[in-house]
Amino acid sequence: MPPPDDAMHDVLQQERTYHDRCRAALAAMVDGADRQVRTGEDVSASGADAEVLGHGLRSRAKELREMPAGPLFFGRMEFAPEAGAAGGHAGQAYHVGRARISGEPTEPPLVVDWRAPVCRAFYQAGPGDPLGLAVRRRFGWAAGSLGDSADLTALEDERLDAGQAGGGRIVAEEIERPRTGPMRDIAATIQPGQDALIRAAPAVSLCVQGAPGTGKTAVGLHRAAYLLYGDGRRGGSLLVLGPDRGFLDHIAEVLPSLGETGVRQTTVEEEIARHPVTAEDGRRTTAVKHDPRMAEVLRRALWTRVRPERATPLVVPDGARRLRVGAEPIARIAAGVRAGEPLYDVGRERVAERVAALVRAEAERGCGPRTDGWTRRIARSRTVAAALREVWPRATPEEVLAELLSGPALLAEAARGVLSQAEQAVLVRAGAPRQARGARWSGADLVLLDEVAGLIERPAGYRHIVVDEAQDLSPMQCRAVARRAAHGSLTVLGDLAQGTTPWAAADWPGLLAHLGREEAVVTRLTEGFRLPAAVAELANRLLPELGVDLEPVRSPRGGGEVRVERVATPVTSVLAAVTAALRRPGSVGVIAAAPAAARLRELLTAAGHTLARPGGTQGRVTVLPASAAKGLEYDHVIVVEPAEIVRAEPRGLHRLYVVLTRAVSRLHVLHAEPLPEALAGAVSAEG
Ligand SMILES: Nc1ncnc2c1ncn2[C@@H]1O[C@H](COP(=O)(O)OP(=O)(O)OP(=O)(O)O)[C@@H](O)[C@H]1O
Repeated sequence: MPPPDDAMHDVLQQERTYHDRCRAALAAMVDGADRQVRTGEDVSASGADAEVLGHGLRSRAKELREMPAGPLFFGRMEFAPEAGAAGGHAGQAYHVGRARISGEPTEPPLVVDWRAPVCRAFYQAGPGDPLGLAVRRRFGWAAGSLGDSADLTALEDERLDAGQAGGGRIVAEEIERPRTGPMRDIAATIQPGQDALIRAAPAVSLCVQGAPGTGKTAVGLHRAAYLLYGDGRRGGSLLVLGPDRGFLDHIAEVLPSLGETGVRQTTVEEEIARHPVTAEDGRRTTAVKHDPRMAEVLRRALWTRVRPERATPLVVPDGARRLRVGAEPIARIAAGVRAGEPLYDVGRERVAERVAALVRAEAERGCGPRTDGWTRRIARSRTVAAALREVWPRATPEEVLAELLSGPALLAEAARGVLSQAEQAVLVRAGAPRQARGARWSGADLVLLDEVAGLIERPAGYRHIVVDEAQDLSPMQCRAVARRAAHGSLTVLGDLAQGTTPWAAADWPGLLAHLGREEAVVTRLTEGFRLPAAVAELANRLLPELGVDLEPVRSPRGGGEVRVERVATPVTSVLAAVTAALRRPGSVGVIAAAPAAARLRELLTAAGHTLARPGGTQGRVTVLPASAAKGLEYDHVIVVEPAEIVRAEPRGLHRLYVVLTRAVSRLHVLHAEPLPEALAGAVSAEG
């Protein structure tokens, strides 16, 4: 950044003073909120109202107190004075920050929340369409600033009213900054295409196919924050799903830094886990269990439990009388309810109610009316429960699945015309207990249990689910996600080129159908914010080999370095490579096939390095197996023996593509074996 001239110096000084004012106003807001909590506690209202009010006030006070330390604004917009061009904002100026700060209640806020509708102009305006803006200002703060006004060191104005396109230095510096620690929010530098996705209407489900580093994860998390803003912060109703713990740790700070702490962030496996995983399936068994045809098999297995033909006459004692209902009407009721295929438990209740209504009709014949309460008691009586046990027995997912997997006859019936004999054979588990109690479950079984559970009763749902790395979800996992968003919307993020699971999606329409969101529009992002041109060029060489119809990632960034080095023993060469990498700023990721990664961890620890966990916050060097690299990024990436990474799994080339695209600045490939063909001939490069 060039040193500021005098005029710039004055403007900077004014902005620092303004920042001081915002800081004071924020302190007053915190005091005010605390005072309201105390007053609220003294006010006597009805118990329930006081509770709700008190909770709201306490949450607001806590939220303000816990606002992350940092600069209070990152941008400013000045609307043109002509009315019309700027909607209701003509002639107004607003600072833009991560949270709203207000001074006097009668005056406009000192800082507007980046999610407020007025801020659309801040992110979307361009010289072609300034959206009413005369000037857009971006602020440059010292790296890691905790919000001291003196840390405001630069600003950059774009005169949109004069058709001036921004120099974008501050944005470029933010994008290229060396990475340390976990992922950060991008509220200050959201790009127009990203903003359009983030601000899409809440009910709209989106699908984003984005090349590596195009900001999919960032978009998903900011969309979550945007939806919470419009929704009075009902955080519990929002779910973020990611591939593994390392990734979740990597993204853990983003939503809190935007002031949103109540969002559940987990993996699909953890979200659906009814039991710990204590069994393992073979590859073929796993494949069949994740196949969408299993949904039909399970549906049939559950419904074979309903047996209208087993109905027996019902006799209900009623004082001195015996009320009788014949087997046939009960069978008819059960068959009728089954035909509508409601949720299993709902159906069961419906049958009980209808049978009770028959009993009531019988009771009322000649003996006067009965109340609804009486009928409800009958519906829940032991006699009716006993009749139900025959025609519509209670079911748990565990019973249904245990019986299916241990009973070839039942399986044959449920899978007829759906699964081949061979597929059925791999499902039947040798020695599996016929009963749910004591059964051991594999990861794939948990997906099946979730499917059955969803047929029995409705799972707790979310208003919105952000699914990251969605290309890796199996059809059955997609169904589990869809069930939880039955009344909500989805943000589906992924990259077909990075699919590494056996069932990785080949196209988006297929996956969206399993997610129940055929209508979602697929937006393609190809501009990479992570990769410098030299790294992108190397990774793009793999793309034609990955069996996907995608454009290569484009990088607007120079400054990257690629070094491809043939060495005698890559593992031992890593020590020197790490030492060299540590001379430059930023994080270092060493990525290798799992066995080599384990050896490297020992080697580097013995050499005195303190290693960080994947996605962790401590330490500059992380050693990770290729399987744990998804979604992560490091300034300097050292890839050890690509051929071994490719060999380690069926979709090894896709894995290598993931690994090569983790580098923000420098990529160092160490190999002894020949490189995979697509990379052969790759030479060291500087972008
Ligand atoms: N508008 C932006 N301003 C600054 N940084 C950005 C912007 N968009 C994305 N980034 C940064 O680029 C990097 C890559 O973003 P992100 O992880 O969201 O990409 P991705 O598409 O999910 O990548 P992958 O598929 O490889 O996991 C992150 O460090 C993110 O903070």
